Amino acid sequence: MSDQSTTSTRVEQPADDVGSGDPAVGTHTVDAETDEQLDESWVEYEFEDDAAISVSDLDVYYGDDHAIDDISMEIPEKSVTALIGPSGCGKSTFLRCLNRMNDRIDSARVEGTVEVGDENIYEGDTDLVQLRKRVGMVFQSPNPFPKSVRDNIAYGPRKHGDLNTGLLGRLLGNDDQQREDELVERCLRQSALWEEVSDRLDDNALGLSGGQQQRLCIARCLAVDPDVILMDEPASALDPVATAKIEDLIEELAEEYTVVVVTHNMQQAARISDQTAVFLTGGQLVEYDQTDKIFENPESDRVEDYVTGKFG
Ligand SMILES: Nc1ncnc2c1ncn2[C@@H]1O[C@H](COP(=O)(O)OP(=O)(O)OP(=O)(O)O)[C@@H](O)[C@H]1O
Repeated sequence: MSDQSTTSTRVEQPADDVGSGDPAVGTHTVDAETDEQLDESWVEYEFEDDAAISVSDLDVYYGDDHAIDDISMEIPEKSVTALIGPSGCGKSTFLRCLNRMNDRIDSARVEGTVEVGDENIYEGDTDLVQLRKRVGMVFQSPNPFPKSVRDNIAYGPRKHGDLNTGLLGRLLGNDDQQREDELVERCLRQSALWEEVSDRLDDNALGLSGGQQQRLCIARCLAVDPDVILMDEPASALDPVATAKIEDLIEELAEEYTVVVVTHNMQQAARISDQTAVFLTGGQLVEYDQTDKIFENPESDRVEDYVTGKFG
């Protein structure tokens, strides 16, 4: 975990102010067992670190189904934020809102504000290609391209016109080959894969093990120089050894990048994250605080029941 400076302050405020989205304040957490109590009290979670992402009054609907219910939260930069909660509570939906991947789902409708840096990404003129460069994503199942290890990493920078190598480079005289070599090595080192694949750069990525493929997907994500990396259960398809490598990697990445990770594995959230957001049924954010607090002394009885395995 990175060294985070945060303060939690218990406050009582009128219901109308819940999740009002003051970006300086962070989000609410609640200890409520009923909607009435939920409206009456919450914990402000203030970050001294700058927010990489500020979410205000976010709702998501799939047709008539309300999947995310009025969530406001700040995600501090260069740290690991874990999203946990039972199946179907909206974790992946929320994650996909952070780089507008829900746009790809016809029935999805998103309301509210998501600021990445200073930009509200739900305003009309957002360039989605640039956004997904800044906010990369790693999925549950490793999904490398059926291309060489090298091409997996160079693909994004080539596509964005940052590298003239490969076919285009050959036509132009291969000017950027050395830069590409350096990029490939840097990204593979950053994703703790270099030692294992440095002599296999031209082999098809589909020949790597599942854990290696997932680290390659992380390397591919790093190649376009993101600020934020979203991970949706990145280790759930992997064995314990590969999982441990991914966990170590996530903690290292948080020294340079903002990482938001959905996980079903509460021990994993406790091990790797700086702050944890607990979603419960109905797409509500029930509590959001420093990870130690969530696992050792949560405000909400429902969260305590969940993290101690009494339900979910
Ligand atoms: N593409 C979709 N179309 C319609 N409804 C969807 C879609 N994706 C998710 N939902 C619904 O939205 C709700 C939240 O789903 P989501 O996958 O975000 O939850 P989750 O907490 O990530 O679940 P899990 O842990 O099982 O992956 C669920 O009721 C789900 O059925």
